[in-house]
Amino acid sequence: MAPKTLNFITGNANKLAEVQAILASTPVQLQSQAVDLLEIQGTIEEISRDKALRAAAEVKGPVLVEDTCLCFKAFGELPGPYVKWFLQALGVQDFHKLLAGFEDKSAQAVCTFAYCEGPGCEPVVFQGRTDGIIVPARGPTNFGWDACFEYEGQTYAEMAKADKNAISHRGRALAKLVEWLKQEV
Ligand SMILES: O=c1nc[nH]c2c1ncn2[C@H]1C[C@H](O)[C@@H](COP(=O)(O)OP(=O)(O)OP(=O)(O)O)O1
Ligand SMILES: [Mg+2]
Repeated sequence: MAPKTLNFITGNANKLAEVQAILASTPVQLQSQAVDLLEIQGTIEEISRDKALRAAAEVKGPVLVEDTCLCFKAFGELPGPYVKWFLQALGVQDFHKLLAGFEDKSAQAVCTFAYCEGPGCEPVVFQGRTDGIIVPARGPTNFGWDACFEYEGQTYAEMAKADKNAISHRGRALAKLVEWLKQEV
C-alpha cells in the first residue's frame, strides 16, 4: 500500500493521540486540524456521516472524522452519541451512578470513523465495538469515561495504552479503515 495521508478532524487531543499511535505501524500518515463541528441527533452512522460532510465543507478537502458512543444495555443503547454531555454534567467519579438502579451494568463502546473525499462526497463509514461493564472510576481520569469502562477485569484507564488500542472500539474501527485503504490505494 502506498503511503496515504489523512486529515483527521477532531477537537479531542486524547483521540488524536490514540489514532496516531494505532496508525503508526501502518502506511497511513496523519495530519490533524481541531475544528469544532456541530453534531446532529440521529443514528450513530448518520451522526458520523454528517460530521464528515461538515468537516469536508469546512476544510474544503478530504477528511477523516470519528464519533464515539457509549451505549448502556439497560438504557436501550443510550446515552450513545450523547455520552459527552452526561459525562460533562456528572463528572467521571459519579458517572457509574447513572446505572445505580439497574442490575445490568453492561455497555458497549462504539467508534465510528467516516472518511469523506471532499465537500458533498458520500462518506464511507468504519465501525468498531467493544463490550464492557460500567464500574466506579479506577485508574487515571484524564480521558473521558476510560476509568469507568471495564473490559476483562481492567478499566480502559488501567490498561497500558497499547493494550487498550489492541482491543478498543477505536482500534477495531481503524483496522477496518486500514483494510479498506489497502484495497482502495
Ligand atoms: O476511547 C475513549 N475512552 C473514553 N472516553 C472517550 C473515548 N473516546 C471518546 N471519549 C469521550 C469523549 C467525549 O466525552 C465522548 C465522545 O464524544 P465525541 O463527540 O466523539 O468526542 P469529542 O467531542 O471529544 O471529540 P470530536 O471533536 O472528535 O467530536 O466520549
Ligand atoms: Mg464531539
